[in-house]
Amino acid sequence: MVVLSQPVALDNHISVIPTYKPVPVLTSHSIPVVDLTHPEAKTLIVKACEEFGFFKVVNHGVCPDLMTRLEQEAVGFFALPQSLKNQAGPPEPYGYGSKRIGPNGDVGWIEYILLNANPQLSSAKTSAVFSQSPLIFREAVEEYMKEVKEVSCKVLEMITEGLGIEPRDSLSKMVRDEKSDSCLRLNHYPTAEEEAEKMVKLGFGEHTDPQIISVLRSNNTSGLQICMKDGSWVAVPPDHSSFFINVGDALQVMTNGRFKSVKHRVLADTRKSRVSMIYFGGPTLSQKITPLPSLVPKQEDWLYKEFTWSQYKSSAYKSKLGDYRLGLFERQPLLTHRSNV
Ligand SMILES: C=C1C[C@]23C[C@@]1(O)CC[C@H]2[C@@]12CC[C@H](O)[C@@](C)(C(=O)O1)[C@H]2[C@@H]3C(=O)O
Ligand SMILES: O=C(O)CCC(=O)C(=O)O
Ligand SMILES: [Fe+2]
Repeated sequence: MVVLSQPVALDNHISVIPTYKPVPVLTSHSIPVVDLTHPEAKTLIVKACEEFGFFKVVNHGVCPDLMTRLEQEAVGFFALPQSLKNQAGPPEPYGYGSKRIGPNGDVGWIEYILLNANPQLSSAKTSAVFSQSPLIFREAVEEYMKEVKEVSCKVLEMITEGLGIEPRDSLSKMVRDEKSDSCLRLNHYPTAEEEAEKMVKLGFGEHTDPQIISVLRSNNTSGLQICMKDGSWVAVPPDHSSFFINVGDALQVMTNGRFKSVKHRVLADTRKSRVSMIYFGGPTLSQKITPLPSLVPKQEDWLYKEFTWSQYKSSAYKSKLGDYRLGLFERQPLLTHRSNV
């Protein structure tokens, strides 16, 4: 188990963090679990993406030591004095951030590191993240990203096979591209005192992930919740040896809405700090995002306008966390002509 040796105080530049009165959390739905080595895995993945936009994968082939090593390095970074951490921030969007999420006023009980998956795009800020243990931390990040990228591509190939789309690398090639705009986020949610009337602190407000696919791993601390189609929230039991996969906005578009980009959030735990690491598999900036032609051949059936990932990203960075970002890219349904009105 990896632990922070001392309690970490989040930098105090924002005095108020919204506390959050939880809605009743239903636990009756169980989160789908997919064994990646199971012969029916592709069918189960498609079903999970349609019903939840979210599932857990086991037998993923990633060495547990690699996950623990990166967690240890992240914990080491978050335990540094605030002044040293601040040298790696503020995030623009990469680097170290505390309490503020994104550029538009969202806050949460969280500190984090956001890294571009392409090491050639590293900046002075991202180098400052590694400054205390440059070789070990950087190597842990690179090895981890290589492995989780493979998991994301394996899952994307099972999705294309399950949907009967040719070629099977139609989606995975976007993430495998050396210019793919993927990133890694390391989140730390310190423990939060429960306030009056069972108010808990919001760690990461509700949102959908903009990319194609997200691969999430956390320590054994709870807090993550996903939103069901009926609007109810379900707590995801933590499991440090598995990955949780999210459908992102771009995959919702590419499947013409058949897969839903899952709304999720994190509430801070009152007893244990949570450390999560999420790989966001994205396409290249110039990639056109449209429903896959082999899935939806007739353009008049497309529910979304064509846009590039770069356009979507700029629009996402102008939005607040909880905004419905795809709204701007939806096509108006054609009005059917009614002659006898
Ligand atoms: C408020 C914001 C933070 C975010 C960019 C945005 O303007 C809206 C999307 C947010 C999100 C959610 C998923 C990932 O954590 C993230 C890195 C991303 O790609 O989109 C964050 C962005 C961020 O924290 O910079
Ligand atoms: O920390 C988590 O478990 C989820 C965080 C998240 O949704 C994100 O970083 O986009
Ligand atoms: Fe997310």
